[in-house]
Amino acid sequence: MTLLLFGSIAVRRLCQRDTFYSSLSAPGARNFFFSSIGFRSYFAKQTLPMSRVALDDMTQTGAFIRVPSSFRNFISKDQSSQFPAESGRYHLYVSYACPWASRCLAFLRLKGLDKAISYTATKSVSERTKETDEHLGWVFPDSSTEESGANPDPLNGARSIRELYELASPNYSGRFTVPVLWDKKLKTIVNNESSEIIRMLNKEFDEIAENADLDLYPPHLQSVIDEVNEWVYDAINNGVYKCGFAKIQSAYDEAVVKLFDALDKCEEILSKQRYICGNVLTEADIRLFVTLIRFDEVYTVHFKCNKRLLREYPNLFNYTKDVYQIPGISSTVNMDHIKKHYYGSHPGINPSGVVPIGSNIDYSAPHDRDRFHN
Ligand SMILES: N[C@@H](CCC(=O)N[C@@H](CS)C(=O)NCC(=O)O)C(=O)O
Repeated sequence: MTLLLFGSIAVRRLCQRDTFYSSLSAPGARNFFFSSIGFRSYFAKQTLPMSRVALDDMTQTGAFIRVPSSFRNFISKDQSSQFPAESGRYHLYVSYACPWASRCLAFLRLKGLDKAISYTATKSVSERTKETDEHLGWVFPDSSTEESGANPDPLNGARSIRELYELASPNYSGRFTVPVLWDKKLKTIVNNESSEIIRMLNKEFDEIAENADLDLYPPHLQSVIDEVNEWVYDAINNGVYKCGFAKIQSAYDEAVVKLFDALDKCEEILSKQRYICGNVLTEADIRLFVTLIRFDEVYTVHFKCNKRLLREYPNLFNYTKDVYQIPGISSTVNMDHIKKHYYGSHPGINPSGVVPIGSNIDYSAPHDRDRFHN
């Protein structure tokens, strides 16, 4: 009896750990765990060196810390450089669910680089990337009909984003994140950091970009953009993750207060001007937009960012519609992938994987931002 009691407490403790839960992706796997064989295999999993999902990147204090990206090469307009800007040479691997990848897609569209740089989107929900370990990550479908918007890897026939990292660097031990900017010629990853990829797309391809004149990081606004990016990244883009992935109350409390203070600050700024750095669209707007568009549908519910809904902020809400309606942007927002991914790929937060019904906001509805003159 005592043994049984001890056993059940131990099992419950283990179940509270996200690293454990995230390894049990298929519903059947969770039941399997409760068999004795499953119990033994749980201990075997603990020797796996890599953490499995971003949710595992925790400090001792239960606060979420994002791990830096590792491929940091630059494509340059200088044709004698290692990675010169060329039409048809580079490929972008993305997930529509991912805000960081979506900002790269937005730049691709805004700059008119669709013909010069091809792209592929993965399936929305994380899956096992290998038979031999428990890693869960981005995978490609077997055919284009498996999930609308997702396509098989046309270049390397890879099954997962992980396979691309391993092709580029066989001893790679970091995270297998999207976006990935791939060089078809050298068969390697150029860069996997979205804040740098968007800078390359903004200027380095101007010889071939259809909208070469559009500069989303113009010299006269660079210091303002950098300053806005810094607090928007910390409190909003990454802030929602800090709320959602917090494992202790104080880490959540700190992140959620910072998040809503920053949203209040945006609301105030946007009551006086059309965009976040003035009356012209800049990189800072795209970076802010990718989080706002996911806010009411996902972050409010899934990441516990529910102090206020985005649609309760008149300026922020109309601003989100305004950016969404810029030609090209709506095609980078796939709400089906977004919802399926978040609610279905974080079993530590949403073990059932059930996707909530709302809020189905129509971002193509009229907005009031024309009241500001460009
Ligand atoms: N700093 C990176 C972050 C990219 C990132 O965290 N992507 C997430 C998806 S939203 C990812 O691929 N996560 C998979 C993992 O961590 O295993 C960037 O901005 O490009």
